[in-house]
Amino acid sequence: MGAANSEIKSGSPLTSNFLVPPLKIHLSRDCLLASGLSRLWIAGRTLKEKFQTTQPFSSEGEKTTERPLPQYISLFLPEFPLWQPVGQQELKILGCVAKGSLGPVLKVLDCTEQKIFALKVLPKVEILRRNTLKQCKEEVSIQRQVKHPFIQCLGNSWQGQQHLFIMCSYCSFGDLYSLWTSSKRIDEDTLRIFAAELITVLAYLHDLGIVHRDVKMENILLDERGHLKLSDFGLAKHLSFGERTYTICGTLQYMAPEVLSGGPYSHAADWWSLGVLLFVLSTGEFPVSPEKDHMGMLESVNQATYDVPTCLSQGLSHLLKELLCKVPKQRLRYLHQFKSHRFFRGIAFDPLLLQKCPVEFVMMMRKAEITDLPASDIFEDFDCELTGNVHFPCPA
Ligand SMILES: Nc1ncnc2c1ncn2[C@@H]1O[C@H](COP(=O)(O)OP(=O)(O)OP(=O)(O)O)[C@@H](O)[C@H]1O
Repeated sequence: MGAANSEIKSGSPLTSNFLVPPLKIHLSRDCLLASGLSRLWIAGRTLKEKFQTTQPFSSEGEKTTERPLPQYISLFLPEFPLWQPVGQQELKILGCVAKGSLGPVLKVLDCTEQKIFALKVLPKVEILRRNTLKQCKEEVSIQRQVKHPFIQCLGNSWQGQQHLFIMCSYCSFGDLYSLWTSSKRIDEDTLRIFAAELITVLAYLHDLGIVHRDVKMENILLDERGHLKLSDFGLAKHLSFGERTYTICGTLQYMAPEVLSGGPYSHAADWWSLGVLLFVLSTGEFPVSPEKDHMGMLESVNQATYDVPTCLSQGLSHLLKELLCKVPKQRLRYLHQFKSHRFFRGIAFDPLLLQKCPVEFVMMMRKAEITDLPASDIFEDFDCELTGNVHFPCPA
């Protein structure tokens, strides 16, 4: 779940894990009990925001007699149901995966299904403060629309009084960023599979009229077989073919020159970001150093020559140059262009066949167990008041 529509993101996520004693959230239709979370939240700081109740009004401004909903909740309906749609369910918090930009990503066990999930917990007050409500709804609407083997699909999502909860399958191998930090360079055979997987995903999204706008290592998760899952549709937008958009958003070092300059830009911007990502994975370095704002970044990008180290194969070197082409219309951007590209000779751009390719490199690198973040880092600024009916057990 991402940043504001106009927000520029930079920096890296915290990707280490930790283990805390299992904590439980009990979810039922009528109330949500957060016994374990509350212990942590009480130990930490509690947000002071109180609900304001408002009278719902008709389009003519007349008051209705319906029971008022707390303002926060009415703002988030109907995209987020008030309880988990599957009914009675118990989630056990196993750890914390990362500090997202808005709130933590938790690792939880669904005790009914005996399955592990990732749960994003987003404070509504932050969403409103950053003016990202519209973008949040767009994210959930897009994630409900997409279904692809290399996309991190949305599970259940629901809301409490102060938080949104978004659940999805847990990717035990973490993200590409953590793989990159531990290996720095990725061999060309592995890179070929990764690139083909991401190309099938981007082509799929663009065909659906969706531009992702935040393709970067941190937003690409690895499943237990070493294949990729594109995640974080926090900046994604519905954009039909031929349409243009203008919002300056994304993560500075991955942003195409036409995005940095304030548009107009279109789906080609995602292919530039893919070029940056493949450059980093294959050379170990970003093509251009980070700058403090988009103007500085634009200047650097305009001056950069994007020279590719001679140690890379010619096929890869051409691919990078053709993706990092500053003129969007001349940039590689159609699936058929990739299919006939020499770097991809022998590769089938079929998600099901790609999924069968072994990714030895990832399996080797990810053998070492990822460790979770310390609970205190995550819960310090967090409350557990999921609904008005939360039961707070006395801390031992
Ligand atoms: N399903 C998942 N399985 C495992 N790890 C996950 C999952 N979802 C997210 N993460 C981890 O949490 C990090 C942050 O998640 P995500 O990018 O979705 O949140 P965010 O709030 O949008 O963060 P940011 O804005 O910093 O990108 C990811 O980089 C990844 O390391």
